[in-house]
Amino acid sequence: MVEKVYVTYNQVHKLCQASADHMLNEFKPNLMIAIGGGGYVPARILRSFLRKPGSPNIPIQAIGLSLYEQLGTDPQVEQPGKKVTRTQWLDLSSLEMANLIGKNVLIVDEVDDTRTTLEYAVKELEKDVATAAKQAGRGDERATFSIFVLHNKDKEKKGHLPQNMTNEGRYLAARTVGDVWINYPWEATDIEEHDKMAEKQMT
Ligand SMILES: O=P(O)(O)OC[C@H]1O[C@H](OP(=O)(O)OP(=O)(O)O)[C@H](O)[C@@H]1O
Ligand SMILES: Nc1nc2[nH]cnc2c(=O)[nH]1
Repeated sequence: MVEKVYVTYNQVHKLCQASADHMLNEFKPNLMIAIGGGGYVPARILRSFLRKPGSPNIPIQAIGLSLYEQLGTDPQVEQPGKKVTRTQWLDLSSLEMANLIGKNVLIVDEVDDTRTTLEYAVKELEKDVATAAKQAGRGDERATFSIFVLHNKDKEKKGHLPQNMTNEGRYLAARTVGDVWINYPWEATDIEEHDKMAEKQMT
């Protein structure tokens, strides 16, 4: 059976806090795109740490991508499905996509497992921003994407990120872990029990 790791809200908060300076200094994000559902809470926590005094909050846009489903017998541990499903996307026609042109865009998700979801998000967003730039008569202008995840699993990846993104260090994982299954607090139906399990793992 796969090892399960329980992560608490406090730990998530602190992982975001500890990573924020690096992102402010290196990624200089103008806006965030949270990959839902797991990216929503980290993105919201990050927004407070990325806020510069006297400046407005960085906007958070949301996209919904789903790959995993509960296929096995353990209700907590999901298996990757065959393909990424879009449950929510930015609107090309309503200028949501055009809003990314020329910006530093920070993509936020909670976990990088097989990397399928992140590869899909980056590829599709880059494609759509290029289309939006063409439509807006802004030629070769693009967005500069960077990535933040709470946890990266150190394993062979199915998905790949653009080479310039990795070469330029535009990828940050707060923690690198083995091939374990991580239980995040927002998935818990009994948060007291969840926190007890996390506590037990810390001792
Ligand atoms: O690196 P990968 O193997 O692609 O896995 C990572 C993705 O899997 C999870 O999403 P899931 O499909 O469970 O959707 P959800 O966030 O809506 O639960 C997680 O939120 C990541 O987006
Ligand atoms: N909650 C959760 N979702 C995932 N999606 C892919 N890997 C994971 C994981 O370890 N935990």
